[in-house]
Amino acid sequence: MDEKEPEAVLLYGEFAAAAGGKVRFALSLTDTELAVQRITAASAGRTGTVHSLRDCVGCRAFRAEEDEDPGAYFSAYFYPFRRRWMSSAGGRQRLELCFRVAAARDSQGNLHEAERWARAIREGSARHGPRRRGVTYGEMRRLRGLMLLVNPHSGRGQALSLFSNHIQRMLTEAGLPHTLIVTERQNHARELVREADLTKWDALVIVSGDGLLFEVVNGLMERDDWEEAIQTPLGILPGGSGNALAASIHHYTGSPPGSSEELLVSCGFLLCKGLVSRLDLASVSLASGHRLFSFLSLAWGFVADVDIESEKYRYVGAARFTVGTLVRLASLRVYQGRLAYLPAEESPPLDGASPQGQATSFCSSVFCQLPKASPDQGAAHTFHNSCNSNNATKGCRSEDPLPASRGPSDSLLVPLEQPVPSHWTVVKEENFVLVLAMYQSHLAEDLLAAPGASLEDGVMHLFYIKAGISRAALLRLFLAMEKGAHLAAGCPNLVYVKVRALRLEPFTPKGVITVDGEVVEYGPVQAQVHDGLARLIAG
Ligand SMILES: Nc1ncnc2c1ncn2[C@@H]1O[C@H](COP(=O)(O)OP(=O)(O)OP(=O)(O)O)[C@@H](O)[C@H]1O
Repeated sequence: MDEKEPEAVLLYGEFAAAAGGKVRFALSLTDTELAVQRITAASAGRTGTVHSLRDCVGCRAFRAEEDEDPGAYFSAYFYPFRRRWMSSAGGRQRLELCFRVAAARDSQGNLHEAERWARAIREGSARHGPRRRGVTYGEMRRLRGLMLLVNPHSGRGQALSLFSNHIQRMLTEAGLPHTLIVTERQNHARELVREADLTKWDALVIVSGDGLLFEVVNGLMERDDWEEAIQTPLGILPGGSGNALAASIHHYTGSPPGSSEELLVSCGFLLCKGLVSRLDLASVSLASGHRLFSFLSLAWGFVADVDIESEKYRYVGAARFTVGTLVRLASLRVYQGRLAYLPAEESPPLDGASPQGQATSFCSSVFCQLPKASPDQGAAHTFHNSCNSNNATKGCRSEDPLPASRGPSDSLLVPLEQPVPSHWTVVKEENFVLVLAMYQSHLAEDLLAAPGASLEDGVMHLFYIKAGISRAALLRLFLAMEKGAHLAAGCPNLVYVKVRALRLEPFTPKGVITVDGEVVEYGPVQAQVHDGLARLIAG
């Protein structure tokens, strides 16, 4: 019978518990675990616990508070996943293990030993993160600190208190210095990251909903040095009402969905572990010639209308989409337009040329290092931004146009005035209930719209629902979406296809199109995916 080889013990020591004086513990540190056994008189009956270094965010050593006490301490901070009682759901819960080192007579000797343990635990926890098989990670550098951007009005207006109640202490435990910037108005974050000296920051982290990240991504893409700037690791701590990207990265870790607070702690944990993945972006071109960059979704019809109409229910938090869905179902309507796409399996660059970008490393910036080029990085093209004076959007200030966005060339697209290339698929139906392109798994915290999506799969997951679906069938689809089961529901009106590019031409003169949940100029729109263009801190 094969038995697992016991791991080599790197450090062994016997220490008193910091709280509780006389109780002593034997600690064994291996490459992956910290085993803690209580030492009792009958040593045969020792009881112990084992803590995985995967769950550890940090460890620090410190002196005793009283000058005359020669003892020193080390505290290790774990966030293991705990299931709720009688449920598969749950979340990460904090566990601090603190031990007193007092073997030496002098305080310096004890502090030295405490530091040796703290360093070894820290190094072990840095080696073991929530990595998924088949994903290439970089590591966030920890030299300069994080820029944390908070939208105080996002969600139920509690982003700041959510941060201070659930995240601030965790960042300190992980030894991550940070600067908190509270946004004062829409596009404040966009302006800040456009002008920021990015060499001063290890990552840009938003504490908000997806809307603030949309600002940050587009601010980075408006810079002259966009190619390097967009490789700045981005982090997301959910404080909004939709929190679709946060829910997606939590889902990718394989953890079951939990409450909003549990999602926040999960994302805080991922941030502390600092593993950086590539993130697909889509460039979205509008009829005015404006172009913007999107990390999540493009929606028209039912979903876009619900997103915008449910703004008025944001005081109920994530439930606003359920309320909005029920309200819109009552006045279900048909949206007329033309949809065309380039299926994922058929995507030669239009000009036949290879991408013009040089073979850059995964992160050519100062932030992190990883192999492999990003295939779509071409020459910088100048486009207009998505604001114009006739078209105030949720994401733009119409009175003060933003600079043009730059970015890679859209090698799969032809100008909107021209017909789509002949190898594209043009959808026969022209009456829809919704059109939705997703690049990540979740549309909202509890809507697993694209179960097959991942951070960097290089495709857009296109869904459309043809007109003719009953209210009851549509409601059933949305209920099934909670568990990602809508595709298996056998609904003949629902079509799902993986695409690299798409074009949508609404026929009706008025309507709503959203990109990452933000309203954009209404009219013909097209998009193409750019594989792994951005970097995201995720497990
Ligand atoms: N200080 C601010 N005052 C007003 N609006 C802001 C401010 N900071 C950011 N915004 C804008 O508020 C909008 C909503 O922000 P965000 O998406 O972060 O929160 P949310 O809508 O609650 O979350 P979600 O998108 O997950 O539903 C975005 O368009 C963002 O640009």
